[in-house]
Formats: sequence, C-alpha cells, structure tokens
Amino acid sequence: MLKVLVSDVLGDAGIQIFRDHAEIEVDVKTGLAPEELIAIIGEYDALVIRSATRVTEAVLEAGKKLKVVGRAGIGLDNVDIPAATKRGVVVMNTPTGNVVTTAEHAIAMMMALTRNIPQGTLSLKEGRWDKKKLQGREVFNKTLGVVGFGKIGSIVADRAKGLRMKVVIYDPFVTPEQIQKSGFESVSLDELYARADYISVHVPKLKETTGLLNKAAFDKMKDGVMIVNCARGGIVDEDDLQDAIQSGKVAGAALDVFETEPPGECRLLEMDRLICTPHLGASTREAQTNVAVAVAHQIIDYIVDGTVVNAVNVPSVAGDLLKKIGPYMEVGDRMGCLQAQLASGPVKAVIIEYTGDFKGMDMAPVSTAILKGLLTPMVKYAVNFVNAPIVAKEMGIKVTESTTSEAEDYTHLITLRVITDAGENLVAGTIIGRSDLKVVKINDFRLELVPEGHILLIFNQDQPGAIGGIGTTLGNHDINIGRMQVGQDKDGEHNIIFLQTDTPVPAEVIETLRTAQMVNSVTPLEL
Ligand SMILES: NC(=O)c1ccc[n+]([C@@H]2O[C@H](COP(=O)([O-])OP(=O)(O)OC[C@H]3O[C@@H](n4cnc5c(N)ncnc54)[C@H](O)[C@@H]3O)[C@@H](O)[C@H]2O)c1
Ligand SMILES: O=C(O)[C@H](O)COP(=O)(O)O
Repeated sequence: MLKVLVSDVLGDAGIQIFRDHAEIEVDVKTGLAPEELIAIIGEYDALVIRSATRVTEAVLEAGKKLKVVGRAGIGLDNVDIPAATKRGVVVMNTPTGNVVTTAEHAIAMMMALTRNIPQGTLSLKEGRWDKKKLQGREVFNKTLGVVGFGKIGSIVADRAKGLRMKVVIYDPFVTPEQIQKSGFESVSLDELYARADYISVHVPKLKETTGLLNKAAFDKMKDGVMIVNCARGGIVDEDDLQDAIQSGKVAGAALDVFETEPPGECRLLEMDRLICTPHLGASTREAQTNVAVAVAHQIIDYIVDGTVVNAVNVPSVAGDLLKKIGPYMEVGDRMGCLQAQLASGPVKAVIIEYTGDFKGMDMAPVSTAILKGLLTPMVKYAVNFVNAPIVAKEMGIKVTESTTSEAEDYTHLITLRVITDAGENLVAGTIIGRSDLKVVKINDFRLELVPEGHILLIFNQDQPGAIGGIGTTLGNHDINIGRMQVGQDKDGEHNIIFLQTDTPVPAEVIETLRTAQMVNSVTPLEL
C-alpha cells in the first residue's frame, strides 16, 4: 500500500478519491506541530498540504519514503522547494482550481472596504447607527491598478471591467500587446501608482516582490488610494502600510494575508481603516472541491503511474506528450542503467543524441530518464526524475544533448555515449511499433535486445561449440534461457551474446562461465 498523509484541511471529495483507491491508504492529521510531523512523516509516500503545514528541510529529511508533496492550492512559500528537489521529492500544486474564488474575494474586499461593510456590521452589532461616519464611495469610473496580470490578476481586471472601473495593469513579464489584447492598459509601476484609486496586488511572493508596496511606493500613490492584498503577506509592507493609513495617504486597506499567519496582536489590525479576513481567498466550497480533487488525482497519477502533472520542480509529462515520449523515457532509463553496468570508473561525460523524427517533442524528460537510469546504480540515495540532473551536476558529469532530423536505419534513434577514464561505451536504443523497447547497438555490435530482466552479457570467440557450451552450463544449473541475442563484431572473430534468464544467475555459475573455453568475459546485468 502507498501511504498518503493529509496534514491540512482538505475537501472531502479529495479524501474520498484517496479512500476509493485500492493501492492507497490515507491518514488525515491536521494541526500537527512541526516535531509531530517530523516524527510520523517517515511512514508516508505522499504529503498533501495547504498553506498551514511548513515543509521544511527537516521534514523532508525525515520523510525517507516521501515521493511527493501536493499543495491543494497555489502558493508554495511554505515548502522548501530546493531541499525537496535535492531529495528527489516532486512538489506540485493545483494552479487553477481556486483562481476565480480568489479573484472574487479581492473584488469583495475592495467593495467591502469602499462601502465600510465590516465597520457597519460591527457598529450595528455594538448598538450604534454610524450612518454618517461610514459614508463610502463609488467604484464606478475609478481606476483600479492591478499589479500582476497572471491567473488571478487577469480575472480581477475582468470583473472590475464589469463594475465599469478603468483598469491599468503592471506586469513586467506580460507583453503590453497581450494586456491590450485583453482590453486593458499596460502601464509602468510608477504610472500605476500615480493613476490608481485602488491597487490590488496579485504577484507571487518573491525576493523582488517582498515589500513591493512600501513607503517609497505609497509616496508615489494618489492621496486616498485604497490597497487590496489577497496574494501573500509581506508583498505590502505592514509597518509602512500602517504609517500610510495613519497619515491619511492611504484611505484604507483590505488584507487577506499577513507577514505572519495568524498575525497575533498587531497595531495594524486595530486600525479602523483596515479590514481583513483570515486567509480566506481560496475558501469557497467550489474552490476547495476543485483543488482537493485535483491534488488527489495528481498525487495518485504520480505515485501509482509515475505521471507528473503541475510539478514545480520537474517538467510535467502528461497526457499526449507522455503517450508519445513515455516509451522513449523508458528505453532511455534502461539504456542509462545498461551503461552504468558497462562503465568502469567514475563517469566524466554523457553525450545524448536524438536522431530522426523527434520534431515537436520536448526530449528533456527523456534525457532526465537516461540520467536517472545511469546514476541510480552509482549513488547510495534515490535518484529520480526530479533530482537526476542535479545529481549529475553534483558528480561533475558533463551532459551534452543534440538532436538531428537525419534518420539512418531507424526513424527514431537515441544514442547514448558514456565516457569514463577507461574509455567510451555507446548504447543506442529505439522503439519498435508503439512501445516495444529495443537496444539496437552496443559499441560495435548491432543487435535487437529487449532491455529487461536478468541478462548475461558475454563476449566470446566466434567458434563452433562456444554458444552450446554456455547453454549446457546454464542448463546444468537449472537456469532457463528466455531469450538469446547474438551479435558479431566487424571482423567476425568475436560474438556478443545476450542471454535473458528467467532467474538471476548465481555468482558461482558466472564464475564457471568465465573460465569456460572461448569465453572472454561475462557481465551480469539487471535491467
Ligand atoms: N489569498 C489566497 O487565498 C490566495 C489564493 C490563491 C493564490 N494566492 C496568491 O495570489 C498570487 C497570484 O496567484 P496567481 O495564480 O495569479 O499567480 P500567477 O503566477 O498566475 O500570476 C502572477 C503574475 O505576477 C507577475 N509578476 C511576477 N513578478 C512580478 C513583479 N515583480 N511585478 C509585477 N508582476 C509580477 C507574473 O508575471 C504573473 O503574471 C500568488 O501570490 C498566490 O500565492 C492567494
Ligand atoms: O495559495 C493559495 O492557494 C491560497 O493562498 C490558499 O491557501 P489555503 O489553501 O491555505 O487557503
């Protein structure tokens, strides 16, 4: 059974998907202290989180079986992604399930701020009728400045258009043409500050965006501007915001997110002109069902089938692409594994050539699969599709890839050269039909080897009786030969023999074969 731990509140529909899966056992344990999580994480293959669980290096270190961290939602600032990558743990999120809900929350916050809805509610509940004090304003014809025109920012802009607001956008990573095509005006950040009556931030929290809205930024804004932050705490500097509200520069702010969550006691929260929600941006039934269902499917796809979707630290290989390149990933993995067993001494360089009709195919996952296959027998820890390129780099292995469309004998051919101090080995592989894996060349020998199972690679002299003698030795030890492939070198003097056996060949039988007449060498391979 594969074990999944859900450590934050997850929609029932997602938990049910895990429960309904025959190969999955799911535990829901929310509100764990960091040391409690560290104490139990070693049992689990997958961890499902939202924004509360902190997936630190210590958690990842303790998660010896952990293969994947799945975020039911978007933000991953609570996950140490580099540490996960190094340990080969896939980190994935569900990037679309809560974007409408969060955009609606930003609009709701803007409207509530503008019309003093929280203050009105509170004053009535406290027995006051603050009608005069709580006069608001219209958003009609006002300018909304949207910082970050991604999935959520673009929906906010669209909804604001429906409120008949003017919308200006700042996003340095989206072309002005794209913004204009969506019906909005692209402006510089300074122009946005100068023109906006409302500013709503929808950027990820990065080094560059932390404190983006700070004193210097507030100074450039219109007097009486209103600020909305439903992205991440700290994008708006809380101390500077408090000063700006205090001075009247900022007429009010709506925060769904905080530098520290929960924020505890802080002066900002005591301000009348500050309205807030406890990170409720994504908290609707619809969004929570969307993200819970998505994360459950994604995790199952990965831990059961190896399909990677929406990972942030490994290329996604899904759907159509996986159908196309999946067999090449598999043959690449086996070729790498074969090379590892042929190599003597540390690997210095790996050269991968894709020859033939690979047009329109992103071969990066295949190269990663090759490295995974090659490095797995060489290192003590788990190498997988996530960390293989990093492990290669750390081992000082130079990896070169090239693609050429000029096919020779095969429509698609992958050639893998591995260079060590002892020399170079070449292995070439392809797919026959839809998915038959074949190794078609090893150094100078042409063959059609199915790269799987227990294999004996034997070099011998091409003389009568040599192959028969090998068969007799194996037969005497009750070892059945499933398949045999014989290749001949260019001068016809030597053979390469691949014997696929139903069971592994014991060491003493290999020794017997090595001393047999006409046998030059015997290498057992496991593919
Ligand atoms: N409050 C919530 O519950 C909640 C829910 C979902 C997402 N979020 C947060 O909302 C934010 C936006 O999410 P999204 O899904 O729209 O992300 P996204 O990746 O789709 O969009 C982010 C946009 O920000 C832009 N950007 C990056 N750096 C920028 C910069 N320095 N200046 C201006 N633009 C910049 C990017 O180009 C991108 O277009 C994230 O911080 C996410 O964590 C919060
Ligand atoms: O990044 C997100 O998806 C939101 O911030 C939602 O966070 P939550 O799942 O903890 O509500």
